[in-house]
Amino acid sequence: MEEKKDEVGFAEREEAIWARKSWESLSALRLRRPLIQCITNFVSMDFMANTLLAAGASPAMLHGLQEIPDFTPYVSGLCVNIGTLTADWVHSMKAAAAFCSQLGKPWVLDPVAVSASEFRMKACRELVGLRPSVIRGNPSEIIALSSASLGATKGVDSSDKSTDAVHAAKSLSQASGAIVAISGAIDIVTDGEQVIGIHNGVPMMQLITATRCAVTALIAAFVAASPSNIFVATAASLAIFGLAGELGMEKAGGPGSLRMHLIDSLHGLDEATILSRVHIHSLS
Ligand SMILES: Nc1ncnc2c1ncn2[C@@H]1O[C@H](COP(=O)(O)OP(=O)(O)O)[C@@H](O)[C@H]1O
Ligand SMILES: Cc1ncsc1CCOP(=O)(O)O
Ligand SMILES: [Mg+2]
Repeated sequence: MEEKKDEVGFAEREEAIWARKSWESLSALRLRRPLIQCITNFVSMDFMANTLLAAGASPAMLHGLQEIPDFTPYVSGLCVNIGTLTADWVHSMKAAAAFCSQLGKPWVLDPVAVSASEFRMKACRELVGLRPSVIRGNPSEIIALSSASLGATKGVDSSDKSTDAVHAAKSLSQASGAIVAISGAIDIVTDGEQVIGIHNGVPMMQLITATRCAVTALIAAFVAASPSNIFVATAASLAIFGLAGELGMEKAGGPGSLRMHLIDSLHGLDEATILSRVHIHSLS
């Protein structure tokens, strides 16, 4: 009985500490307004830029290879997303990622539909070699990238649950040195040892294209604002985006209006709401 009470007390304290860290991470982002370069797919550009602006960051969707040597040294973080990949974009992605790695700037990789083709898998494996700070994918993407195997694909959607990709995420993290995040009903973050679960978000978010892309850019912004704690910044950004989805859902009539209300809620998030509604727990 006493033991059960202790466990409940521990879980509540842990949740309160994570909620506090999430608020501090968002406050750091709002204060620093990091410039985030996004080399991303055509579907996501508008929603991603609006998500970054609503959170308090400054987005720049620059992907021309010729501009990277001039521009990338000035950014605070980079988001690389392979959603609509073609050969010329791979050169830009690799050049920008290499700059960031050399200059010690954080960058985040989104391996969208990595198992759809050999071309995507090869590009992703090469990008992983350029040492991303964080890799954020859906469960199927993380499983495929971790094992470097194509298998069956549902394109940009997942056919696996996040909890089934924990082992793959831990090995990918250990092999790459990156923090690995898996999105899904429970978002999961691991540094290869520690595993945490984030219980924020609503199922309707799956019906808005580019929500996952947007959350990866948000991770880049949170990490750029708090580069000394990438694990915490990654967890905080997933929780806060999920919470903005929950608040947006209270006003939305479907996916179209959720998209709008999610952005409004992200912009308006305050300390009291974050402290009472962020739900993060250890899974290991
Ligand atoms: N069943 C669910 N319950 C609560 N939140 C969910 C659920 N499904 C998805 N979400 C939210 O939507 C986001 C995107 O999830 P999902 O579309 O499943 O991602 P993916 O396609 O990358 O697996 C998650 O990060 C989470 O916040
Ligand atoms: C539909 C689609 N096709 C290529 S990229 C893309 C967007 C996928 O975005 P998300 O994984 O964030 O839903
Ligand atoms: Mg999905």
